[in-house]
Amino acid sequence: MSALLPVEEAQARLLALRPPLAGENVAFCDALGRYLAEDVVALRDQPAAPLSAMDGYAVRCADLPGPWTIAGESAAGGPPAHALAAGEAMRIFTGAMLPEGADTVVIQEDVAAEGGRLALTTSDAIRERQHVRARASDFAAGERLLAAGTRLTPGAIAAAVMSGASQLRVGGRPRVAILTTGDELVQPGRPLAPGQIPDSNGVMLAAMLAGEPARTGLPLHVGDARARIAAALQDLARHHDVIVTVGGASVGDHDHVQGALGDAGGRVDFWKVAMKPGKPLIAGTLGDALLLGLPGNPASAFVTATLFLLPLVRHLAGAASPLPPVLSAPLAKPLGPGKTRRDYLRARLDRGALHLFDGQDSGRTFPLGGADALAIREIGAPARAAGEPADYIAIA
Ligand SMILES: Nc1nc2c(c(=O)[nH]1)N[C@H]1C(S)=C(S)[C@@H](COP(=O)(O)OP(=O)(O)OC[C@H]3O[C@@H](n4cnc5c(N)ncnc54)[C@H](O)[C@@H]3O)O[C@H]1N2
Ligand code: MOO
Repeated sequence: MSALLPVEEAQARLLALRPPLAGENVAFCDALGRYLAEDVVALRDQPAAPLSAMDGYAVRCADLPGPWTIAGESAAGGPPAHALAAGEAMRIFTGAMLPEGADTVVIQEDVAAEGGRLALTTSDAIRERQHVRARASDFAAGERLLAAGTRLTPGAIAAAVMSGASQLRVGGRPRVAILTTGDELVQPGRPLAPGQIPDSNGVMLAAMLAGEPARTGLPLHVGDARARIAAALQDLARHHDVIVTVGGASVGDHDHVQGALGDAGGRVDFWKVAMKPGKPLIAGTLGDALLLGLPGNPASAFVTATLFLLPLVRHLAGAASPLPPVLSAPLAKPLGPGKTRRDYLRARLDRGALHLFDGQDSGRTFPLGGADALAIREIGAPARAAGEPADYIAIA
């Protein structure tokens, strides 16, 4: 039996097989979930001039406590018509530019305006520069707002728009083919004959990839015939960056993915990882395409897709940190000692504590339906009591 690779080593080897795809320019509205291919550096100061943060009156602090003569108004959208002279207050609105000479905004709730005169009605202290957003107080031209490799969230897109950029340079979207294998599989929703099961993994993988910057085709299926699998791999390799197969990764007489990869002219880079579930994971190359062969058991396919497929897609799409972050939470119940493979245990977080599902058989799909975390138990880890912390990966 070939040696089992530690998870981190296998992840590093997989990502090292290909560099990220070439970048492209996209409009802001198409940038969600993409990874920046270059830093976003501010092209402008924000705000570009001192602005009011409230609706009220712009005054000179030196003129406090008033009263003032009301002199015009400043609304958002353009500069005020004139500067503020001593003893004057200018009506001003949120987001509007302060007139030259003004340094403080008094909110309208704290003043009374009558016949062109303005008087203070509050006894609260008015601070110099209150309710004023200073020039470049958000960011200054030349400042790096977002680093290359950052995932573009709605907030990151907002920051990029405000930077003054007109579009974004992002990493490419890998083309991913999903190929399920197995004579027992039937399209979801179709009637089942004895010995058949619905193909749940294909749809599950498509759903996992739906939130990623990838171009994923509909799941394809071939039976357990080695020649058919080899032909399908050869065909898919011509126009995909990643082929992910499910099933047929192990040692049985009907497990043909490795053999078919060789027949198709490809090469296995590694097979078998020290993890449970997911041991018989295959990684290899076929022409310009990468092949990731996931084990067929539903939990094994899910866990290996979380730890290998999604990071691979993110890496190709330009992610600086493609691996899922490891978090920590207390265990709700005691956990026995670790064994010879690292466990990824389907779990649910409830009020901050990790509840592990009782049935951890990798053939079960039921726990996948309720899991929002994969609790990690290291090889040889000592038994732990309830309340002790455990590492986990968030999966929902
Ligand atoms: N003698 C040994 N047998 C097995 C070993 C081993 O080391 N020695 N490893 C076991 C481990 S660990 C795993 S994991 C499985 C992986 O097997 P395969 O990748 O070859 O997967 P299959 O045999 O094709 O299927 C396993 C299981 O999953 C069901 N399946 C497959 N595809 C789908 C799908 N698309 N949707 C839903 N369910 C699917 C399939 O019907 C089987 O029940 O091997 C162990 N055996
Ligand atoms: O490694 Mo397998 O995925 O446990 O059942």
